[in-house]
Amino acid sequence: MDLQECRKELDGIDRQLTELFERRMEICGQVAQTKIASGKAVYDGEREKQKLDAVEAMAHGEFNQTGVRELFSQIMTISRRYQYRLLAEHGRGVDLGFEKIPTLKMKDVRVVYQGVEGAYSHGAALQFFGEDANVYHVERFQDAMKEVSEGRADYAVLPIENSSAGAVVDMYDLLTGFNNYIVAETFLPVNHALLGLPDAELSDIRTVYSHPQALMQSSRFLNAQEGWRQVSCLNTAVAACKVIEDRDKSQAAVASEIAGKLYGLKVLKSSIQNNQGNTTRFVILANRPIYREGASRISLCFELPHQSGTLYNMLGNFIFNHVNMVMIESRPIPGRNWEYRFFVDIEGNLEDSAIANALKGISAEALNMRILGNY
Ligand SMILES: O=C(O)C(=O)C[C@]1(C(=O)O)C=C[C@@H](O)C=C1
Repeated sequence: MDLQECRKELDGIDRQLTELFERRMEICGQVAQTKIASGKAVYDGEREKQKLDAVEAMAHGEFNQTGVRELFSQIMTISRRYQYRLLAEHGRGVDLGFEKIPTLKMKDVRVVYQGVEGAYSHGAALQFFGEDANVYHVERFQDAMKEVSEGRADYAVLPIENSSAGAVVDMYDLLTGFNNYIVAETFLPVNHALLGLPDAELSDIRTVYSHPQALMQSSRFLNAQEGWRQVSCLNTAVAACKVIEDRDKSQAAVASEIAGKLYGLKVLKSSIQNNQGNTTRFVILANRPIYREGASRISLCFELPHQSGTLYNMLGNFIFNHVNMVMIESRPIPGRNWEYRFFVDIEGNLEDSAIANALKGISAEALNMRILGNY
């Protein structure tokens, strides 16, 4: 056979495959009807395993055996997607347990952040809730989560991702440890300033204090200054505090301008960070599953065993429902070696039927799916 003849033959086979695929889907529609009537779950892992073993046994040679396994695994994934859609049309969608609200309550609320006054989290809280917001701080991320879950604060403002350093991994572990929900996000540009005593000049400076991250992020400017000593501190605000307390004109701190204002320091040089676009994304957390009208991003997490194809299959729920995934992060599950918890952000609103479908699929097929928020 030459190429033309081969292609003609393939066209014929593909026509038959398509016809068979459509017939198969029709039967899957009937399966869905029986499941609507009986309440039985769409996903039947045992039946899928039997099916994959059976088709594999029918095929010849290792390559084809693996091939049909993969093919039928995909066919059944599509079958499930179709069935979820039919179930949703019959009012058997998932109750995601979220309440839609017109706007977030912003007045007379208590807001907690982690760190000290003048830290970037403080800046993020004021940026989102306004300069006069009733904010207070706690020492650790988990303390802030606790303040919200136990109702002492209405909201927590916590960093989740930095444009150059990536995910704040501790936050991901905490999101699953508490029943708090992401209700909004705010992006804060990380602008490090060089702060000195009110009567200091740039030429007086000999020693610079800051958090190691901030020193590193400002390395280009700092290393270009001859003879400057760089000293690490617990955080940027502690550095600012030290400069004001020591009353030594040769000392400076690298911190936010808001820390400068708070501690009465002068900005000797602003925006000294290497990366001018450096931004941190903060999430606003509340203890109720609420989402604003028009919310457009959903964060969720689920667990998967360490087996080939599990993540691929799970992400099929997004692909077949045309849902756009914008972030994925994985974290080991404590106490369960080589099993992972995935954190995924998708675009959409919990009211969209495609979203409901995708989430229904994931909740049925993965372990412990949780919607962390729609904002
Ligand atoms: O047999 C079923 O219960 C079906 O829903 C059909 C089917 C399939 O397409 O073969 C789809 C989903 C189940 O997980 C198992 C099998």
